[in-house]
Amino acid sequence: MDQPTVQYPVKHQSANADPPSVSDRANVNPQPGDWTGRLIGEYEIQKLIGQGAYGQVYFAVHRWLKLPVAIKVLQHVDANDQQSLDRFRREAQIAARLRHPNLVRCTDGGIVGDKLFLATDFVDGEDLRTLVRRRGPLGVAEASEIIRQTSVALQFIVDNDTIHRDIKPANIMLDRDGTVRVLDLGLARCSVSGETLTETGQIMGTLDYLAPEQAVDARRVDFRADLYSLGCTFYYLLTGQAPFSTADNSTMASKIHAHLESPPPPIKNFRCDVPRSVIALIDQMLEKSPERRPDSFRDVCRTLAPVARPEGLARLLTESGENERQATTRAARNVSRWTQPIASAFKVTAVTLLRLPLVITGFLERRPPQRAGQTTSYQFSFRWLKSAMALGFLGLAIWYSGIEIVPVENASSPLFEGRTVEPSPVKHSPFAPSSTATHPPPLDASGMNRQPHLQPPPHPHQRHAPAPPPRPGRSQGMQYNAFQ
Ligand SMILES: Nc1ncnc2c1ncn2[C@@H]1O[C@H](COP(=O)(O)OP(=O)(O)OP(=O)(O)O)[C@@H](O)[C@H]1O
Repeated sequence: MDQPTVQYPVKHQSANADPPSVSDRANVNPQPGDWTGRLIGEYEIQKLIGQGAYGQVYFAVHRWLKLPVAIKVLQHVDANDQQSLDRFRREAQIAARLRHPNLVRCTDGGIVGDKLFLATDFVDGEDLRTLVRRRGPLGVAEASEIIRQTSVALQFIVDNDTIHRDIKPANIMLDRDGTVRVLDLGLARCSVSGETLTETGQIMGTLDYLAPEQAVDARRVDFRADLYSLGCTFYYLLTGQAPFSTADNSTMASKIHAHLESPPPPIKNFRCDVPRSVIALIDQMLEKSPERRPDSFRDVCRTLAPVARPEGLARLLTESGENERQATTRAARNVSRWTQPIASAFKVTAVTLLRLPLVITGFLERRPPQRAGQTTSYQFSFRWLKSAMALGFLGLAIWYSGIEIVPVENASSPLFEGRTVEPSPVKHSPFAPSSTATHPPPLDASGMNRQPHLQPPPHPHQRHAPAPPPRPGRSQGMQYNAFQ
């Protein structure tokens, strides 16, 4: 492991695995020292997919096993410095030991030239920073589910006497299954006390999510610092910005001061569809004093259980906010194409019908005057006719507006200027075929576990239908069971 790895150009005749598909959109600019096309250990480096404070992240493929991995080359950790090396080893060992479906597993590590590298499972998906930048703020149900799943992972970390210390949107990924995966476990401690965090620009991203006590002394924090960072992340998912990322907090000092002293701008300033329980939870997670934050990540899960909905998560990756908006506008336009002529015909008919009684009434009024108080049968019946036609016109107008206005109104909700339209929640029918992939089983009251999938009552025509297969990858080993 300590021997420098021999590097030579890689031929790309093989192992062109499908990913990175979603990550392609990140469009990361290659930096000097780009490893693309070279070999690190047994890994063929194919594409730069991320650039963080610690270094560069590449999509790579193990050249014998053809397994896709993410390789992170730690630019700022010197492999010749024994202290850094020891710390790196310790932290990599922790990251490799902890296995959980909501954590990105570290599978390998070593030295390349004078740099250290780590290999982790490649997550075919998108990190939350990229997701929100692309789509805009998320729906409450989806954001809550993301935070709930992250809390399950963080509770697992706590139960294993570890702290993450760098929870932020860029370190949480959503994969194509709708599973949330936490990145960079162990790296935070590796670098928080190191010189990398003093570099301006790089620290800013992290500072947005840094707990006040962590800003004061990073070595004396416990899991409640992660709770605070997760609160900031939740805030970001719902509003599109970190709590203290306004222009007045543009310097490091002002940002740290804001974390220490200022209340975050209320979420109500951004949107008014967030339930009070969620706002109260975020406020509690963002408490300045660790003692006033929730007691555990379990508490976060419990509070979010009634709000969190996993159904729409995977869709967040495939339906970009922009496309969704365009699709909605297109849908509105398509509806218009068909309904426009019909609507115009309705309008003409309605106007004619409305005017007709007036014309007839006018005609009747020109007839010989009646004695005072006397109503002709003509006038009486035409008054009724007029009311009936007005009502009919009103009905037509409502029907017409129901067809045409609804999609357009969704496309440009005044609530979120420039944000995306949330797909309406999936409606469950008790007789719908049970598919765990699209309808994950409901959460138990703790919000930590999914209940065993409840079978819906058999449909009269499906009485002997076979049971659905178990969801793949969900029961791999004892230690996962408590967190599924
Ligand atoms: N295992 C992985 N699978 C897929 N993409 C990954 C993986 N690890 C990292 N990435 C991508 O690379 C990006 C950069 O990751 P990285 O954690 O190095 O940087 P960062 O989080 O932006 O900054 P920092 O290094 O300060 O934490 C991530 O946000 C993610 O998009």
